[in-house]
Amino acid sequence: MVLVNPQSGRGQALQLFSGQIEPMLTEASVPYTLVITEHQNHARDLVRETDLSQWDALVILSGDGLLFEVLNGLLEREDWEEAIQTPLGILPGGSGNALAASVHHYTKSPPAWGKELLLSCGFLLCKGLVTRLDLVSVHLASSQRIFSFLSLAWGFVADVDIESEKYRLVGPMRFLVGTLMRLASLKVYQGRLAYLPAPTFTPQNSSLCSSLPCGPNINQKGPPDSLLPALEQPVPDHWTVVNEEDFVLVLAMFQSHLAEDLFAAPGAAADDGFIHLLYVRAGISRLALLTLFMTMEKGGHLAIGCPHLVYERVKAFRLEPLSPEGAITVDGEMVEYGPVQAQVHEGIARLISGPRGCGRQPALRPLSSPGVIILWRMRHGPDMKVFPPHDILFESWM
Ligand SMILES: Nc1ncnc2c1ncn2[C@@H]1O[C@H](COP(=O)(O)OP(=O)(O)OP(=O)(O)O)[C@@H](O)[C@H]1O
Repeated sequence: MVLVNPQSGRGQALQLFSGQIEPMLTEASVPYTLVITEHQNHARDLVRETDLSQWDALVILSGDGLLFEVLNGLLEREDWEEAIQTPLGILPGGSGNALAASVHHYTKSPPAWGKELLLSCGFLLCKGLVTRLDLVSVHLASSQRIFSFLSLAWGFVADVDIESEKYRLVGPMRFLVGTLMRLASLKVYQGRLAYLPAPTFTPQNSSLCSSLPCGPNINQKGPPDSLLPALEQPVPDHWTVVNEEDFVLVLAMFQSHLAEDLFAAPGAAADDGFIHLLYVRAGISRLALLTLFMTMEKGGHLAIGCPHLVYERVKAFRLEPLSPEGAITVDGEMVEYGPVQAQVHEGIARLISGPRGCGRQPALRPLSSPGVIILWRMRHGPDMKVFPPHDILFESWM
């Protein structure tokens, strides 16, 4: 099932599908059913009710927001454990396209933007190799729990994301415009941040967590959160509590890219089982913050020795904003403002992706016949240089 949001990005998703993707699917003899989403939550309601046995994969041509809906719809089902195993595909049609950029990056191909990124993701879709995908369960103050595959942001990044919505017609450039505008009125955000560092987590001390009065969602659909206490209780003693309470931004990344040209977590992989937590302490100059974002385009921001930037790999975290007003975004969508906490669930979903991740070797599973790729190579031989890693691995797989 290919779900296309005609309003996404510059409003050209349907043209992208018929102009670029449809011919690829037809040529690769991949049968599909096209669903054009008509309103918010259309996709969420659809995947909650549909008979999933009739679909090999659910593919989203939109921004990351539509995939967020689909994931959460799957995890709201009675049969969520089986439903979340449905392979998910992403084709970039929004202005951010973070997951598409991440998937492309995991193949170790040179960076691609715009139409080239779409073609790369379309190509991966035709191959149909599936890898595991981490999901992060996010608890909001109202006891609601949502699932995220991409990011949670508070402060500068969340504000830029929300404020730059009005510039979506300029495509990915909207983040640059938004960043420059927000830099002009740079703010400090008060809050408390605590996290469970990844290296301290072992099977032995995980039992410490499960002895906590945790799992407020234990009877809900979706996996239980054994690392999290109830949001109104203090964090466990073995968590790290950040001393500072003045921040410019807090950004939790679950994939490598925050947008096509924001390579925010260079070490991340689709199924590494980590939350890549970045925060910037108050006191950073405008120039230093601008430099951070400029170097983020190539993932160099962690190497420039910025004293205000902290990066940790964690399993869980809690953020309690103290500023009375502000924005928190999850996968680029604004959520309820207030205390939030989250934990990662390693590899519980499945993603149509490239053959080689940056981290551990993913479990590969072909969905389509090898003949499809032979046809592709015969017809598109000269173009294949754009995708060498895919090609080499596929040959070894065959
Ligand atoms: N036909 C539609 N009309 C209006 N909204 C829709 C429609 N179909 C889906 N939506 C909603 O649009 C929202 C945004 O979609 P999505 O994030 O995928 O695209 P986008 O906002 O253009 O991407 P980006 O954030 O990268 O710019 C989703 O919450 C989705 O529910």
